[in-house]
Amino acid sequence: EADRKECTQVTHVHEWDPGSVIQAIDHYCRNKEWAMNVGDEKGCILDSVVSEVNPATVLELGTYCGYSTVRIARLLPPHAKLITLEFNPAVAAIARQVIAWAGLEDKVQLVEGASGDFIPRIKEQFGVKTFDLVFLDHWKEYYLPDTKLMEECGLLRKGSVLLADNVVCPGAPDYLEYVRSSPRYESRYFKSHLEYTKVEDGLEKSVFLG
Ligand SMILES: O=C(NCCNC(=O)c1cc(-c2ccc(F)cc2)cc(O)c1O)c1cc(O)ncn1
Ligand SMILES: [Mg+2]
Repeated sequence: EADRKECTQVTHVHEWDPGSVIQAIDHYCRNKEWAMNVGDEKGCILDSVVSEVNPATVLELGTYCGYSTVRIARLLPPHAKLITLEFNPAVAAIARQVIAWAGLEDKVQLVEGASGDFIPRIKEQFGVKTFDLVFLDHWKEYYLPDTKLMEECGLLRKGSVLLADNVVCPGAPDYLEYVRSSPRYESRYFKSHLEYTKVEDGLEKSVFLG
């Protein structure tokens, strides 16, 4: 089962070294300027779930600066693919640099666009049948509609894992209600804290039962 592992601390950034890219972003966001990366504490839970699922196909909704993209991609097996979707072009441009600096471009496909437009096109455009893991970290009010859309588009299979950030802060109450009450999901809450703060937040891990 996924549980928190302590992450090691490194301070400087080397090209091609995803670990040092992660540590540099965490150091900056903890000490200089807060930013909405999943962060080191929730990041360790994310790492555990990625390692447990060992996915061949991953979808990330909400790339932001690419912090979680790097966290996930660094743990993927050789031929695994991560498709990450970002709405905001300026932020996507930063993420491309972060992903390149970590040397993970071959595992990552960054797409710019709105999730509602993009999700129905994934099968034909990217030749993906289903996703083994979906990381939801985009607009919180999109979690539920996009989950229903992924179901309708046949992008989830028995055993697909949804991992949602920020289910407490900022919160995704309608999504939580859905995955926790639906007979089609087995859901579990990993209590943690809002990135770089003492405020409660957590990740919800939901297994699609088909
Ligand atoms: O991805 C899109 N926005 C960022 C989503 N992420 C968040 O909003 C987010 C916010 C917070 C957060 C928490 C406390 C607080 F005081 C302020 C912000 C933390 C997080 O960890 C997030 O992930 C987006 C844009 C758009 O126009 N259309 C589709 N998607
Ligand atoms: Mg988040």
